[in-house]
Amino acid sequence: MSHHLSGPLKVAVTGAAGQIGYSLLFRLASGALLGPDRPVELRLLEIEPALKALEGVVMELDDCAFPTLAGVEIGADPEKIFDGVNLALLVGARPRGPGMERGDLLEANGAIFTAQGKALNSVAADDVRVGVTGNPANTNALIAMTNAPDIPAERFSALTRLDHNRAISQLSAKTDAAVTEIKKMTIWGNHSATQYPDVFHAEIGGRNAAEVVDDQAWIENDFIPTVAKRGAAIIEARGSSSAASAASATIDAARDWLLGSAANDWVSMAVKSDGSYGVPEGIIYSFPVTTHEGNWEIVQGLEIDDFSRGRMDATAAELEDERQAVTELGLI
Ligand SMILES: NC(=O)C1=CN([C@@H]2O[C@H](COP(=O)(O)OP(=O)(O)OC[C@H]3O[C@@H](n4cnc5c(N)ncnc54)[C@H](O)[C@@H]3O)[C@@H](O)[C@H]2O)C=CC1
Ligand SMILES: O=C([O-])CC(=O)C(=O)O
Repeated sequence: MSHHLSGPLKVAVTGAAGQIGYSLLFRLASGALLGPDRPVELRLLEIEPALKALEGVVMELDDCAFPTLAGVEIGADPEKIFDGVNLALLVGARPRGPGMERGDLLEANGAIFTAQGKALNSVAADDVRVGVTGNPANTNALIAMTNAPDIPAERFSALTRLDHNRAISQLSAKTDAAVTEIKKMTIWGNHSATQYPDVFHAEIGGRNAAEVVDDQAWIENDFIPTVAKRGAAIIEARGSSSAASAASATIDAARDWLLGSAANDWVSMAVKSDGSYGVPEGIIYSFPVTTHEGNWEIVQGLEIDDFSRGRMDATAAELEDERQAVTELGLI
């Protein structure tokens, strides 16, 4: 990530006229990704019928007079919008409504990620990083990755940072610890109800989080389901899915990926499994990772007890089923 240090970072956002976009674009433009000294150029992709609304959003971006915003381009052709991009945030996809699981979106949204994977493959910058937020995020990332054979597989990730942030917030509320005191949180697996938010390796003020909590029933019956089903709870309360928090997590994930995770901490990112922790190879699975200048490494050597093993395997099995489904749909 060095050769563009001088010029603006070209950041593509898909689904830019959507709910997440309405929060994400203003954060990106205001320097939340790279700080006040690095300009960004926004490349905004939408479907044709949404371009007029997107023009309105761009008028508002103009009206903010952001010092860090070096330019904005909009359009409906991914080959034009992705041309030379260093970072692609793939947000555009249909959201779920009440009563749906994210996997129900596979067929509707899968096709988007074949076309966008192919377009990135042909026109993105050599150093491109691709973050997938649109659901079902892990398997959409698998589709985009598979359709972009010339881009190294480790340049693709799916967003589980929102789950990670939710887990920190829940743990903070339970223990009265500041969110800044909570480190080494892990989300394992799929961005779905089977995800496994793991407090057994987390720390609060340097102490083991599970020991600080000292309440296995709370961990099993409150913490894990609250984090795993938080998206559904937001849909129930708000009438539409989380948007500002999803945008915020998308920024957190991209920022840490490009600039590096903090010392003595790690982040959760869904990346291509290399078989670490017995996770089947090739699926896009959320692991604890450290990041450095646009690269990530899975944290190794964590001890996995039977409780964690069962949950890690269940979410892996769901991702294998999703991979099977998109294989049958001819998407990968
Ligand atoms: N991974 C995560 O943590 C989270 C993921 N999500 C997901 O993010 C996605 C977007 O959510 P919202 O912004 O709330 O939805 P939204 O419906 O408000 O916006 C989606 C936008 O994508 C656009 N779009 C559709 N097909 C496209 C294509 N082929 N190319 C470019 N743009 C396209 C639509 O025109 C629409 O403007 C959904 O799939 C949602 O489930 C939402 C919250 C958290
Ligand atoms: O729940 C949804 O459908 C939206 C989402 O991914 C989340 O809020 O985690």
